[in-house]
Amino acid sequence: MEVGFLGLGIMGKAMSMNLLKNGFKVTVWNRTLYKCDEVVAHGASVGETPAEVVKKCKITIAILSDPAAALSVVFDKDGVLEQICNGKGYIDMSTVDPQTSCKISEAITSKGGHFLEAPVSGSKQPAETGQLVILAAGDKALYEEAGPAFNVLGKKSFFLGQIGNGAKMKLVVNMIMGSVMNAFSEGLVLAERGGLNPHDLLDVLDLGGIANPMFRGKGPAMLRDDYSPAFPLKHQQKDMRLALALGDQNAVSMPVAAAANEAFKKGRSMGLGDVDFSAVLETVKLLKHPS
Ligand SMILES: NC(=O)C1=CN([C@@H]2O[C@H](COP(=O)(O)OP(=O)(O)OC[C@H]3O[C@@H](n4cnc5c(N)ncnc54)[C@H](OP(=O)(O)O)[C@@H]3O)[C@@H](O)[C@H]2O)C=CC1
Ligand SMILES: O=CCCC(=O)O
Repeated sequence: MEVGFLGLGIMGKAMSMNLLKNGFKVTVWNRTLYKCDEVVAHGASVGETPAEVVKKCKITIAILSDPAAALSVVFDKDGVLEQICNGKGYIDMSTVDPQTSCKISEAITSKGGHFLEAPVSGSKQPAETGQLVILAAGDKALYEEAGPAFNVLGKKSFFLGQIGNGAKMKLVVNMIMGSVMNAFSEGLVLAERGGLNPHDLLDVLDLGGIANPMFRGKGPAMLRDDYSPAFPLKHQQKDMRLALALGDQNAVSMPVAAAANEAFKKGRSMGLGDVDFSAVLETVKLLKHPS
């Protein structure tokens, strides 16, 4: 199957390489062209514009930073809409809000194209190893047609029904994750300032009822101040903001998520937007130890 791929950031690069490794023909496009070099060295072709990729491929996948980027790649000059037509499918795997997804869906289907939203749970390493969790909604036929690609990209795919449900599920999951990361950061600082060895805390947590892969995977790196980006903090803050908007629309009070969002905003103001979201730990460290 020939697949188009738009957006070669942390996720898009890993996912397109994975498709190539598994025998798919892939045509890629990225706004900053040089980022295509490595996937081209592994056998991908390059399209000069999103429209050119869509023209060439029956199915095109995108994974872009945020709602503005997802909309721009579809609606702007040389965008997806210029070439989408009957028989072609477009799958947006970016994390966006349901409204953005609906807008894209309406535009694609009004041209006769098929649309699926399919945001993913899992980060850089699961993207590299095909262990993502795919949260799809929209066109069921396209979901089935994309099955072979989803089987390479993910360990499990969910079809969640109408457009917007994939976006909502993803935002709920990331809202929980961002809130937990804040509590974890406060715990690490509290343990250390309280005179405990924070490595002991990691061991204790890992043996109890709240053990999880995030504490296990990121905890040791956080204790070394290593925030090499897997999931950039600016994207986690975007997801908290979009999840809070969803809470607003549904009259759900979320004081914990609102506080976590403030901490991620603080992280951005400290210049930590491009490093891993675990760097929210630095916003807790900022609060001075009482003398
Ligand atoms: N990293 C992670 O762990 C995960 C991320 N996600 C979600 O996946 C999406 C991508 O994340 P990630 O790969 O980490 O992000 P990156 O910041 O690494 O990559 C963002 C991509 O979007 C492109 N882009 C940004 N703005 C525009 C624009 N205006 N027009 C066209 N292209 C644009 C960038 O192009 P350029 O290279 O030119 O800047 C790049 O290809 C986000 O929605 C994120 O929330 C979901 C699950 C996990
Ligand atoms: O959206 C990013 C999710 C990151 C993760 O699931 O570890």
